[in-house]
Amino acid sequence: TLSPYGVHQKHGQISNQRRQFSNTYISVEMDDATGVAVMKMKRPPVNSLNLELLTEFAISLEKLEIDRGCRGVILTSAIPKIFSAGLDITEMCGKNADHYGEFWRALQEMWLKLYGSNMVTIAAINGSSPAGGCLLAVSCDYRIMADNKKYTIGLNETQLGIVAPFWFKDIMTDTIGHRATERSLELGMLYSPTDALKIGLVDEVVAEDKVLSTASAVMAQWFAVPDHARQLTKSMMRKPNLDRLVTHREADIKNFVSFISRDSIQKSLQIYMEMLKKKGS
Ligand SMILES: CCCCC/C=C/C(=O)SCCNC(=O)CCNC(=O)[C@H](O)C(C)(C)COP(=O)(O)OP(=O)(O)OC[C@H]1O[C@@H](n2cnc3c(N)ncnc32)[C@H](O)[C@@H]1OP(=O)(O)O
Repeated sequence: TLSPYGVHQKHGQISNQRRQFSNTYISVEMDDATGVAVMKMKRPPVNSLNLELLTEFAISLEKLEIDRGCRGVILTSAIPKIFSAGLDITEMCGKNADHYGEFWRALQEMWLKLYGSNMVTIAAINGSSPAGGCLLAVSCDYRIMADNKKYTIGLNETQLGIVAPFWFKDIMTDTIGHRATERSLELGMLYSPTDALKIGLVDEVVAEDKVLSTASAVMAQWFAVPDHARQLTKSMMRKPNLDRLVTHREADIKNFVSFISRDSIQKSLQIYMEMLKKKGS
């Protein structure tokens, strides 16, 4: 079917209790018996967040938000060893201002829906999660990361010669505190799961094969609290950050477009992409 946003969706019924819908880059399995949806990113090789994925992400969340049977979402990756490589750098390189603006608006939209969700959101971080990947995780209510020292998480933007916007910084500060955020963002730090746990960037580190089952167990604990009380509390905690982006949304887009269009920034991103490609070859 074609959603109102023009994104193709396939719907399916796995059993009486499980429903599935799938787009190109997002698949969702909704369990009506538990009220939990598992939402998986599936954009090989590294789940980098391009315009289409961000749009599908926002639409999928919106669908779940209005689904009365859905109380919680587990966000994870269908790709082994990678949660998300963050924003697709090719969306920020060699394109025109209109494209940059559209891309940034889609990122904002996805974030407003995820961070502002009434549902319980749990990130099951089953692989590396730099930059925009970390943003996804930090926007959830709870984070569980796979215990593998090869995986890293953090806001490493400065390492690419770019700067995380105020709303990335705000939620990082709310999660790990001002001093740790200052150091972490200025240095563009990426943390192993153990170190991320030490600074409170993730809430739990568990064996790789236990990430999803732990997320389900944690979900059950959060479901034990009456929804209306939890939702009002979440809204009270998060409203200032949401309002700040809504108020400054157009200025934030303008700022991004003007920053990313600079020759020096384009050069930095190209060098970074070349470095990534060389490392892979
Ligand atoms: C004012 C602007 C602020 C904007 C805020 C920005 C937020 C962001 O999210 S910027 C993106 C930051 N992301 C990163 O720095 C991550 C870069 N990627 C990696 O570190 C690694 O790829 C990895 C740890 C995520 C996975 O490593 P590995 O499994 O070894 O895979 P490869 O490095 O070989 O990558 C495979 C393939 O994917 C391409 N690629 C990786 N990340 C990105 C990306 N973010 N965007 C676009 N493409 C990406 C990589 O170049 C390889 O391509 P090929 O060589 O063509 O196969």
